[in-house]
Order: sequence, then structure tokens, then C-alpha cells
Amino acid sequence: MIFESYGVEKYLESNVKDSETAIHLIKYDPPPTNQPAAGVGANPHTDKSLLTILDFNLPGLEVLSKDQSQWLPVGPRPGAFTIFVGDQLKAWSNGRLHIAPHKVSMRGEKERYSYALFASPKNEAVVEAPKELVDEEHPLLFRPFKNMDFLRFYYSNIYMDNALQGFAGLAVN
Ligand SMILES: O=C(O)CCC(=O)C(=O)O
Ligand SMILES: [Fe+2]
Repeated sequence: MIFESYGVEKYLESNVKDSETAIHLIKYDPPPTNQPAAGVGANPHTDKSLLTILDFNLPGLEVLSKDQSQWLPVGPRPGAFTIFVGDQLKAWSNGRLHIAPHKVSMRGEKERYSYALFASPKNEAVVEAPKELVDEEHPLLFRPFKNMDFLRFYYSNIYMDNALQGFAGLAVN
């Protein structure tokens, strides 16, 4: 769908071949009982993936509004899924797709179990915007990079606010 909407479906097959999926099962502990405010389940982040699919049926997931003014609860809504665009797809789309920072807040006394399906480029795959998505009006925003090199950079700069920009950014965006 994404490839078609940009008229670059000819790259779909090679991109799928260069990607892999992994399912992560994630357990969050409840906040300490003496902590009145919500506990932190997952710190604010964007995903280091192309796409992430999450169960939409769990409370606690919050997404940062596009104007960055507030955290909005996502779901729960039985039977639905949440899909996040990851950093690598933002780079591939030359910045056309928005990556929404999200976090998990924990309330109550129960553990939270979630699962996430991450579709990511293979380690050796090069993330590069198709030439059709780059022109005078849309200059290249991220230099092409090997996925593994980006992940290495991210894990050694885990507190950096915008790892994609820090690693591969060519202009202010
Ligand atoms: O557990 C969730 O609902 C979100 C998990 C998440 O954002 C992630 O693993 O990247
Ligand atoms: Fe995430």
C-alpha cells in the first residue's frame, strides 16, 4: 500500500526480500505500590524498524501528539492493531512518513504482557530512499546506510533524542 501510494511498487519485492520480521513478547512489571503516579513501562522512543504492529487491546500505550504538546492514550480497542512507522521507513520514505514517539505507562498492580511484530531491514540491507522520492522540492534527508551500522550507533547512543537524524541526517528536518 505504501509503495503503491508513492508509485514505487517496483521496489517492493526487493525491499521485502531485504527485510525480516520478529515477534517480541514483552513483560512490564507493575509500578511500586508506594508510587502514586503512573510508573514507566517503556520510555519515550521511536521504533528501530520499518513497521511495528502492536496489539491494540492493552491499556498503557501513549503516543506523542504531532505538535508534541501532549501524550495521547492509544486504545484499548478489541480486535484492532496499532501500526507504527519506524525510523528506517521514515528514512526510506525520505521523511514523508511520520514517526510517532510512544511510551508505555503502568498503573495498577498487575503485570502487563504485550507482543509486537517488528518488520526490519536485514542487518546487511542498505536503507536508501528511492530516487523517485528525491527531487528539488524533496532533497535527500538521510544518507543511505547499512541497517546494522544504524543499530550499532543507536545502541551506543541510547539516550540520544533523534538517533536517525544524528546518524544519517543530511539536513534539518
Ligand atoms: O508494549 C507496548 O504496547 C509497546 C511496545 C513498544 O513500543 C516497543 O516494543 O517498541
Ligand atoms: Fe515502540
